[in-house]
Amino acid sequence: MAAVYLEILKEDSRTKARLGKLHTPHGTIDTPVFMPVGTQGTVKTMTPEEIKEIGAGMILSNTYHLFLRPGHELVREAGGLHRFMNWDGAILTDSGGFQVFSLGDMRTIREEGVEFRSHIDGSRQFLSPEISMQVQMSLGSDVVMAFDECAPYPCTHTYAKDSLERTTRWLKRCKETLTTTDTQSLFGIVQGGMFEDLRRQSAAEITELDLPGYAIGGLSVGEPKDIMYEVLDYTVPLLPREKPRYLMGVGSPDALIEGVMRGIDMFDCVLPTRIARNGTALTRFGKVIVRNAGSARDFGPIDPSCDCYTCRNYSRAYIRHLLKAEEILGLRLMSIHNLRYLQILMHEVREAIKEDRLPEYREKCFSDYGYE
Ligand SMILES: CNc1nc2c(CCc3ccc(C(F)(F)F)cc3)c3[nH]c(N)nc(=O)c3cc2[nH]1
Ligand SMILES: [Zn+2]
Repeated sequence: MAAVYLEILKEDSRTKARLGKLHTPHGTIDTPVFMPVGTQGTVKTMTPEEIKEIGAGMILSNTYHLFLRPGHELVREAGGLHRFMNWDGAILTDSGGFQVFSLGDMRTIREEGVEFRSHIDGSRQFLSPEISMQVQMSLGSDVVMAFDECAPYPCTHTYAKDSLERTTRWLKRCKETLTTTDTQSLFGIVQGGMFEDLRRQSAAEITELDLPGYAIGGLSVGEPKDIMYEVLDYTVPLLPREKPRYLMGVGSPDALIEGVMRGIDMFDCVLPTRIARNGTALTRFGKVIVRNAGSARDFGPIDPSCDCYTCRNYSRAYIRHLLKAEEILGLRLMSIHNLRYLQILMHEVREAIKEDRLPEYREKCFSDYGYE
């Protein structure tokens, strides 16, 4: 059995949702799962104990950032990323391709790999499938993402086709670089832009390598949500039923539910922690901009139905005061709440699948939250 594998407990009768368990060398995680993002080896402002307390069993980190700083050799000397950051749960690392495009400057893609300037010190850097695999093995992550190119949105059919074909060639190089054991943690990434024929081509080429899991990349890159859902409608069924499916970079509460209904098992998004730090809280009745004047004399919790440390002990008024005063505790309390909120949401989604009432749960969520 692969190092990482999905155990499907139930398939929903009316949607493509699955209830499952993702088995990894660092624990078993209930799916569908939302994974907090820990870009530089930390989920910003949170200790590992707090990440565990909000219910997360798997976090994300990044080849691009750790390669540039502190360097993957240093992390390897420290005993790997789990030891370095004192996290004994599961870690999925992205391959660096996406970050080069969204963060790096002056980048040049070649068949060999990608040249770019570090966003930290402007130095010339180079990432390739081989280097990305070396870095991820040094980090010791439980799920290794293939080195891919996330095609920009919008882009031409020709660009998307050339790009996905290179991504397939890069995936083969990733697989060849990894030892047989480490290949059991390698997830391929399906590309193809917003073009059905190209998504079909990419899915066929990527799944041919018979990997332990597959991600759908190239989405949540600025396209309208209904286009993303349409791409999922025809791409997810092309992936093997028994393997975990990871939708990269998604997402907001509504997109999580829509993704689950289309058969996605794993999600990540920087949004909840990022908006937390700028004073916006997620609640079941919609977003609350805690830093706004409206919360100045609101002595109740962010969300009365939330069981997190923040909602049990602090008022919106106090948190607003901290944010206005630029007190670090404000950032921490907001992050704890937003991450706990998404863990509660995913728990409720899993319960709804278990009890065959996911479509009804979606309706209630959408009306409470005020989605269109
Ligand atoms: C926000 N939208 C989006 N994010 C996307 C991501 C990044 C996901 C990620 C992983 C790790 C971290 C870390 F900070 F925790 F490390 C942060 C973000 C993609 N990543 C790859 N490889 N291919 C894609 O095609 C792709 C498409 C993506 N759309
Ligand atoms: Zn809360």
